[in-house]
Amino acid sequence: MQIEPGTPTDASDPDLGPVERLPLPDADLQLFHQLPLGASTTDLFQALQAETPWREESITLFGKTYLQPRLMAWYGDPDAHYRYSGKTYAPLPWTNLLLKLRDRMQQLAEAPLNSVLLNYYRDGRDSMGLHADDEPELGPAPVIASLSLGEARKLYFRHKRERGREGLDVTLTDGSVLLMRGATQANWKHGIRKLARPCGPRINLTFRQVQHGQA
Ligand SMILES: O=C(O)CCC(=O)C(=O)O
Ligand SMILES: [Fe+2]
Repeated sequence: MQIEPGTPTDASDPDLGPVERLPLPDADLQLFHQLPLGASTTDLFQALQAETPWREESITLFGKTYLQPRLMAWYGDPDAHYRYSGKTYAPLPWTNLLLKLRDRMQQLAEAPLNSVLLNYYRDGRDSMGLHADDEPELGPAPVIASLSLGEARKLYFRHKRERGREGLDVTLTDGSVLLMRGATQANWKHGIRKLARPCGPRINLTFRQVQHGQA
């Protein structure tokens, strides 16, 4: 199934803009197509692109180490350590801009969010492999608010165990927020494919709640 920008929406509230519940079974996905953020998406993109100390991280798969095909940064409360691919990352301290965005995402999710992973996809060659955000420190039903800025890219969902299940492709446009909750991470993996065609840069921010004393 494909969800394209401009799909008719369930409801529209001026504080939230058009919002849609996505038809993926055994998941809880809400897409805010153009969430009002109190600043233009162009300004937000440019500030984050310029101010973030972007890093190329490596990942070890079957004993071989590769560079991740994108740039990353991790921010959060001082105790929000995060384990990813066998490594523990200490968070950078919140910037004023990221704190403002965090507060907006908390309000939207009606849940605490003490950290954020930033991913910078420089062009269509950058991508994210299929994964679930199901690390123990995110708890049994992680709440993740994913804000996209810049070039639209497709996020694709595939079932974790049942190969025959129909998946979902959802286009994440500039200024959209995808709320993933409930059993989403328990049942589904997601990723961003490489593109063959030229494509501009994109920044994605996934706000999360890392449980204390777990990492
Ligand atoms: O770039 C995206 O939309 C996906 C990001 C993501 O899945 C993650 O940070 O875990
Ligand atoms: Fe993810």
